[in-house]
Amino acid sequence: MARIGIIGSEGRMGQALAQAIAEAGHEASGGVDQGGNVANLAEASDVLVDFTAPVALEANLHAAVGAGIPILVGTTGLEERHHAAIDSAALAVPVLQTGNTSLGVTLLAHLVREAAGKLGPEWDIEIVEMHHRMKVDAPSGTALLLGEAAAAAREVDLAGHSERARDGHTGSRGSGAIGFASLRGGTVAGDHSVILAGEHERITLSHSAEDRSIFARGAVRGALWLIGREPGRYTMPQVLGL
Ligand SMILES: NC(=O)C1=CN([C@@H]2O[C@H](COP(=O)(O)OP(=O)(O)OC[C@H]3O[C@@H](n4cnc5c(N)ncnc54)[C@H](OP(=O)(O)O)[C@@H]3O)[C@@H](O)[C@H]2O)C=CC1
Ligand SMILES: O=C(O)C1=N[C@H](C(=O)O)C[C@H](O)C1
Repeated sequence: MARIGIIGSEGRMGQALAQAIAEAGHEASGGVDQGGNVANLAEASDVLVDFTAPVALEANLHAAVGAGIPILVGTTGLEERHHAAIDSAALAVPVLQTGNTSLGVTLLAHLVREAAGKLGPEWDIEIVEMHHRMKVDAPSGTALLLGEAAAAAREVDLAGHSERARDGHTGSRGSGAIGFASLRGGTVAGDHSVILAGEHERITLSHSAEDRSIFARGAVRGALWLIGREPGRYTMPQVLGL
């Protein structure tokens, strides 16, 4: 039985995770929220799972490295400096960072990569996401993950090929751009569509999360997979063998 420490335990994902840990027959070694002692939690855990906010990342990575245990980072809204901190922590402990822990989205990213690679840059790519009214970051981590999959297939840098906001007289679409649109409302757990628009035809690849338990189950699977691994940065496709 593994001891899984929950960072962000009172949040929507923290609560879903506690339930998934119990359902999988493992133990939640405890939980912290803002102001809690994550170093103590790490000492009592075999692995940490972080569903909080970017501002918490540094302390969470530090706690994992201090205790010599793996950490799964599910928090989204990360910037370059956060990824640099993850790379640095991954020299010391196993780290899995992903914008989406679900099986379905991990497979969707694989399909997007295939489609974007086969169709070529004359097909325009637009990524549309919808989430509940409480979500604070946009585009979603999943939308960015899907954008990265498309950019990788095209062998381009996503940051240099993104169109993330359109308003007013925008001019025509940039050639080879990957566009993002974010909708917010209600209690939507997470909907993502990747539209590949060509001349007189269109392909749409979609995933709908009906409940956040899918993220929680994926996070438990990822966290268990990390225990006993060598230090390094790991991905959900590796966990799921895709
Ligand atoms: N990768 C994935 O598959 C998924 C990722 N997410 C991401 O997970 C994150 C959390 O989502 P969600 O649970 O809906 O958000 P909530 O706002 O419901 O929960 C966030 C939790 O984090 C805690 N928290 C905030 N700051 C800190 C801190 N500095 N140290 C410790 N705890 C802190 C909050 O505690 P307090 O109330 O005390 O501030 C709260 O309990 C988001 O970034 C979201 O996008 C969500 C679903 C799936
Ligand atoms: O905040 C959420 O709720 C979610 N966040 C993740 C994201 O930003 O993609 C994953 C999921 O879509 C739910």
